[in-house]
Amino acid sequence: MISFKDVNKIYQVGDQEVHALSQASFTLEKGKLTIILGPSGSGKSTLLNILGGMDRPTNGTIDFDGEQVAQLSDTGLTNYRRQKVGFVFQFYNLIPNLTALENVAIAAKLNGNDAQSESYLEQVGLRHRLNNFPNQLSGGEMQRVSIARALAKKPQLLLCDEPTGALDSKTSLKIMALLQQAAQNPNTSVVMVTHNPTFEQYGDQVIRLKDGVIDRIDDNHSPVKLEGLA
Ligand SMILES: Nc1ncnc2c1ncn2[C@@H]1O[C@H](COP(=O)(O)OP(=O)(O)OP(=O)(O)O)[C@@H](O)[C@H]1O
Repeated sequence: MISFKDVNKIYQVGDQEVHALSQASFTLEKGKLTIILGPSGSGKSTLLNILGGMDRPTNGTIDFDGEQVAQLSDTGLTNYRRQKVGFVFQFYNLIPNLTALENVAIAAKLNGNDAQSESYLEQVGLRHRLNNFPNQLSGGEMQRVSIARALAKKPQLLLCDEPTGALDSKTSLKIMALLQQAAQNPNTSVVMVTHNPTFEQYGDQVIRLKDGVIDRIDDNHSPVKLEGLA
């Protein structure tokens, strides 16, 4: 379980303070999908960067299964990022001169389980694309590779930053289905950041951000399940 308590992020721009995140408190549970929803500039990236250990809060506490993430040294934070967090980005960030399989194997190697790279691609429906390079894949397929790459780290936290932002609506739903599938793993919390409110129905929890403040947190007891669509 990951708990944020009264987390603030203040950027100093010249003599101005920008309160990118104010008093953020919430919990992410394993085996659940959380949608973080908010318009441009509401603090989504700031929150994601802190969750992923790419940035530190100005103050507040972050408890990750008992580990105090905000107190970690630089090395501690690097290890946290490497060992616990998988990332999925809007524009996939695949290495262009490596095949789908090699892109996944590189990440899997970090955790010493590169023997399973093929099975991660199989999980995302790309058994037939192992030896294709990114430029031979569609946008949806590239996003599948990037999800396989993130899952290959066996992350306890899977962070997805606008993962459907560059995809058409039909492909987006398939990616959404894969994220729901990933959240069935009882060891993984899945977080999807989006500005698109149509996705809120698919999450177990919805956190709404507005001007750096959590406006509302809703538990969705019967999210729409996209099973079979992935
Ligand atoms: N490094 C920084 N220095 C100064 N201000 C920043 C910095 N990063 C973000 N901000 C400011 O913090 C606020 C929140 O930004 P953030 O990027 O987290 O929003 P967002 O919801 O992710 O927006 P978008 O959807 O456009 O990416 C904005 O006012 C932004 O200008």
